[in-house]
Amino acid sequence: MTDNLSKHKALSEHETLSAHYRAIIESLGEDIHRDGLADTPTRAAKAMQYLTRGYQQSLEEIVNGAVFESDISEMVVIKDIELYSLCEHHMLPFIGKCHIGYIPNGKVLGLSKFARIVDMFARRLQIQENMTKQIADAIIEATGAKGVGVVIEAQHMCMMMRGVEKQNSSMTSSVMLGLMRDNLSSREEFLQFIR
Ligand SMILES: Nc1nc2c(ncn2[C@@H]2O[C@H](COP(=O)(O)OP(=O)(O)OP(=O)(O)O)[C@@H](O)[C@H]2O)c(=O)[nH]1
Ligand SMILES: [Zn+2]
Repeated sequence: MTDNLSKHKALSEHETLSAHYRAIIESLGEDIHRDGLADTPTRAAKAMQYLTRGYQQSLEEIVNGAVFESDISEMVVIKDIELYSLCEHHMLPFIGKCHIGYIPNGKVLGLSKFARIVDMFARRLQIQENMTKQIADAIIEATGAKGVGVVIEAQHMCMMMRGVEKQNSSMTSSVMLGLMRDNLSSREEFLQFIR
């Protein structure tokens, strides 16, 4: 897509979203013209576009060639990558941390790219389990790693602010691929690292 076309698309998406937010606010019985709310539809649209910007990104673009040759075969672990996502059921935030371990196969990935991969999938409408798998698959795709493990711990606002209203529950999801799945000692090493 050309730059002009994508700018136009983003603009019309913004206008559509703003109009929908205006309708939502009116449906709540609020006065859309009062001072505090006058700019809220455009602000909310901009915020929602930011919170879902992962839809505009691709793995290739965010990795940007930052895959380096290396002959290390030991596990690399990146811990405590914070994430902010929106659950696809209620569009309310879930917030947590992602831990990634991988066993390189001749290539390592630039450190910041793990966080970018997490963000690319978190900034969409998600369920935690699918996001965990998508991150693991992306790391295999980008590096050809022999194994990868991804663990996400998160708290879901849809369980805290509403619904069952449980303030202290959190969910842990994990996906292990390749050697991380098949080799018990690798998996234990990873889990030991993130404990
Ligand atoms: N497995 C999983 N479930 C999620 C996630 N985010 C939200 N949910 C759940 O999705 C379910 C949707 O259930 P429904 O019964 O259709 O919706 P609801 O009436 O709003 O459900 P309650 O939250 O129980 O009030 C709820 O159990 C949520 O807790 C997630 O990332 N993973
Ligand atoms: Zn939810």
